[in-house]
Amino acid sequence: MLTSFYKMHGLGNDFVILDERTGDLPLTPGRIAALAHRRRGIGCDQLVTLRAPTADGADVLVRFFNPDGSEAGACGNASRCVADLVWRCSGNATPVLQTRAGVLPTSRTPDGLITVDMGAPRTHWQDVPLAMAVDTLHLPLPGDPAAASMGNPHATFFVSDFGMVAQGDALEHDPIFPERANIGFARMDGPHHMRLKVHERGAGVTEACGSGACAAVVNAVRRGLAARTCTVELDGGTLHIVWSEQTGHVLMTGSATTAFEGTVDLAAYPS
Ligand SMILES: N[C@@H](CCC[C@H](N)C(=O)O)C(=O)O
Repeated sequence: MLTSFYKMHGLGNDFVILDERTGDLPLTPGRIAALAHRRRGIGCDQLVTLRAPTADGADVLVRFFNPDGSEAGACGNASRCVADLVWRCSGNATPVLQTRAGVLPTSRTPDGLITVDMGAPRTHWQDVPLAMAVDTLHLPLPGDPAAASMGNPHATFFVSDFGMVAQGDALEHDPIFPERANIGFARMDGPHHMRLKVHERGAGVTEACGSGACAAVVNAVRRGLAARTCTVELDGGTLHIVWSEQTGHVLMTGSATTAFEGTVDLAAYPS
């Protein structure tokens, strides 16, 4: 049986989006990993599913899966893509996304960019989570990273160059992160401008990570390195991040692009 999918990306962070609103699909961690494979599958940084929402006020329930088959609580770039897709399919320019990280309002800017209210960051060690009670502003690791959760775990290293990126995989698996972590490497080029590279949990280095950009700005503000309004330049493009003093929420604005639509025979992939 053929299943339709959308292939989208946010700044080169790419997604296969499957719609389960008319019926469950036979997705397993193994089949997700096979579909995400760059040579043997469609290939993507995350596979995203859409379902009917269960939360009041939400328009769609969204789940995010890494190419290793693990599920993530948040994905900023895919959230913008889903908001764009809902708008194109239904005309709703302000869809509300239900995710494991919370119910996230979205909106469109006049120039076609999409803003997602990514909610409030969590900075208590148990919420990241970390394996022990430590100050999340200064983890006891070489390089002195800070940690925060945007619904998924992030650590940010403040660096002057990107030589440390090669350590991303080892850092993702450091025992201080019981659920592993996304690892960001941020170079501050002034209080309103950050250059960021991210090694994503379960995916490796990607061209961009939306939740990673939010967490990096939050950590930079907490360190006194950034203003609450900060442009983040990633390998794949630019995100605008605002950590609102009024609401405590992080607003992320950037593009969402459809690469193509297709059909796939899920049964042809190992389950
Ligand atoms: N690409 C994402 C983050 C995807 C999930 C992450 N790898 C995790 O496991 O938490 C983004 O744009 O935020």
